[in-house]
Amino acid sequence: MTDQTTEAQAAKPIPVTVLTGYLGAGKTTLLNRILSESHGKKYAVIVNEFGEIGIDNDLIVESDEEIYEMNNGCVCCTVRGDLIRVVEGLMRRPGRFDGIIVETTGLADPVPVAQTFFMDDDVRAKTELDAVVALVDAKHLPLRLKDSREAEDQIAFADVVLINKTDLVTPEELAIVEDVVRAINPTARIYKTSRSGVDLSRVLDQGAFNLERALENDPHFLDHDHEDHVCGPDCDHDHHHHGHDHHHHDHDHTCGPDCGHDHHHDHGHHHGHHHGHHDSMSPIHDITVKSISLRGGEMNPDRFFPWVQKITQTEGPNILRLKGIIAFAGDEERYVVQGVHMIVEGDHQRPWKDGEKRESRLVFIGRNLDFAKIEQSFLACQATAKTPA
Ligand SMILES: Nc1nc2c(ncn2[C@@H]2O[C@H](COP(=O)(O)OP(=O)(O)OP(=O)(O)O)[C@@H](O)[C@H]2O)c(=O)[nH]1
Repeated sequence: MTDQTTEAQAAKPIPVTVLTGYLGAGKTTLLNRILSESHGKKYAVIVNEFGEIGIDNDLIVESDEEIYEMNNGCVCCTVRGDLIRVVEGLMRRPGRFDGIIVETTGLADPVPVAQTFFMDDDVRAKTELDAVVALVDAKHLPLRLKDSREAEDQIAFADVVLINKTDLVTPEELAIVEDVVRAINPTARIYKTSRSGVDLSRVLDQGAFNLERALENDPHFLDHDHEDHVCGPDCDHDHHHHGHDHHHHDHDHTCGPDCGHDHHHDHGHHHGHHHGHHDSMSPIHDITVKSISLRGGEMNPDRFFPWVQKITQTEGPNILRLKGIIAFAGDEERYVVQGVHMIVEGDHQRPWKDGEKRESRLVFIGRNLDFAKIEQSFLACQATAKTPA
């Protein structure tokens, strides 16, 4: 703060909105609204995603906004490394942004992301955590609360909760979901939405983040010993590698054997102390969630659609999320396919650009999936494949 060159910026810290919510809840849909609606403001967007081949970035609407992608499945590394660096880079260009929006991976605990804005002195001086906004998938919340603690934690930590996908549930189911959300977080502002359709004045510039409450939930919220979770110098986690030359990666291979970091979703290390009602179990949980990134050439739609239907019907319960950009042979437009469990949807997105490689990319995130089989049957949908699976 005393640094004279930064005084002007320090006077008006840049608000930061953190978007959280489980896989497929509607974060990108909300982000696209923020980037598309005319509010006269300019936002810098930071996206952290779990799948490695950069699908999320492709699903964000094209806009003038600057988008920073952080492709790694390991939020702690991101938080202590990339995020601070990206934010510091943004801060060096004052006046260009009215706000920063951070979209976290659906598996992330928002706590370490929020902490970042308090730990690094420089970042702390120039930014202000405005609100943590959690998206909830009304249809799948009951399931999520059974199988993943992240979903609950994301709600607990939020200042604003959007109960989204109201179109997929009955009014009775919705009322139950709302009660559950209220029980997990008695103070959050709650809105019910379809397609993340909320008046943006309810989401942005809220001045809602409450440090007191964060400390109540987690008395260690501001402790610098969280820094222990930084990946060590021996961590072979490649923070910038997009994995383009590999067909698939299991995400529990992110950090090397010498990495002091207990991954893989070690955002779990906060759970022991941030909600009293959690048992103090192993910091590692949800290790069963893995992702596969598939790449192929142009697809035959007569093979691809029945395949994706079949796989989501048979494997639906295990598929937390699927998303991809598909190149269909003879089709001038990119096709986006997205799914959560058994619900799949798809649409043309935009024409392929000149020189853009017409390839198909698909990410599955789930449990107990037979990745070899999925990959093989996916490749069999290619227009050039000899025998369909
Ligand atoms: N039926 C229905 N579908 C929705 C709604 N909101 C979003 N979707 C769809 O749900 C899927 C996931 O939405 P996204 O906005 O990509 O979700 P996300 O939280 O960004 O997903 P991840 O980045 O994978 O965690 C997409 O196919 C959306 O079109 C809604 O209110 N109703």
